Amino acid sequence: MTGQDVAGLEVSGLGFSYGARRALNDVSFAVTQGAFCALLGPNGAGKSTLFALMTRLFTTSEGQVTVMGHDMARAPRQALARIGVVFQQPTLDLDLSVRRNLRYFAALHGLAGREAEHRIDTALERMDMAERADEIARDLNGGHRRRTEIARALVHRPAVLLLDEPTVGLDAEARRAITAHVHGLCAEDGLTALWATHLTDEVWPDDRLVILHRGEVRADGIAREIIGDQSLTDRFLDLTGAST
Ligand SMILES: Nc1ncnc2c1ncn2[C@@H]1O[C@H](COP(=O)(O)OP(=O)(O)OP(=O)(O)O)[C@@H](O)[C@H]1O
Repeated sequence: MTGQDVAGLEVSGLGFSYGARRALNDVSFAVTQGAFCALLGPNGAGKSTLFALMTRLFTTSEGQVTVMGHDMARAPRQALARIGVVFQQPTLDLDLSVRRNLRYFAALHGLAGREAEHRIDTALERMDMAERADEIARDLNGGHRRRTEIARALVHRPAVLLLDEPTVGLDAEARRAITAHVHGLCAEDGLTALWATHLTDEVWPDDRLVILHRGEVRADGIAREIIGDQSLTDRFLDLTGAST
């Protein structure tokens, strides 16, 4: 495969156990470049474990993670350089301004000076956060803190953005705005996004959807096709026995 044929993100035959507890079993899916893929699963489905493997926090001998054609096990530097990650737990330094949070992250990626400032401005603009660049993170509301974290994850210009339940703790309007922003990054900038959630209302009908339950993929396709004439909540309930 070459160019656009290379998946943004590909997971194949992935397995992981915590001692005797099987957390992931033969998980495979591939996300086309520029697609927004929702990874929907109830608590305990294995989403966080999958994220840990995709970001190399954990490693496994079972299966493979590939980012833009780069194998996470064999070429971790190339693979990791192409992902941006927004973790479930907030990770901003609350005492620093928005800009300084991003500047610090840019420095970790070897970016400094005008190039770093240019990229920071671009990322903040992309998330509609430019006018808040000099505000202290502690003074931001939850939605703006999350947007700052997403902007920070874009500074090194990743091709793939991984978001682990990024709307936890946010009100409905902030959730809607952030979900829309990330859809925009995919549609307009060609970013590939994997958005883990247990909330069915964050999935749009045209999204790619992977449903994970008890460590296994239970459905994989375009959301509207998986849903059929049911609501996604009912379909999800059928597939997982979990309510949302
Ligand atoms: N450190 C650990 N030790 C033992 N078992 C674990 C550990 N972390 C997770 N598990 C188990 O592995 C399975 C998958 O957990 P994981 O946290 O990946 O799911 P999740 O979909 O992210 O859930 P949540 O939304 O609650 O974070 C669960 O059965 C969980 O109890």
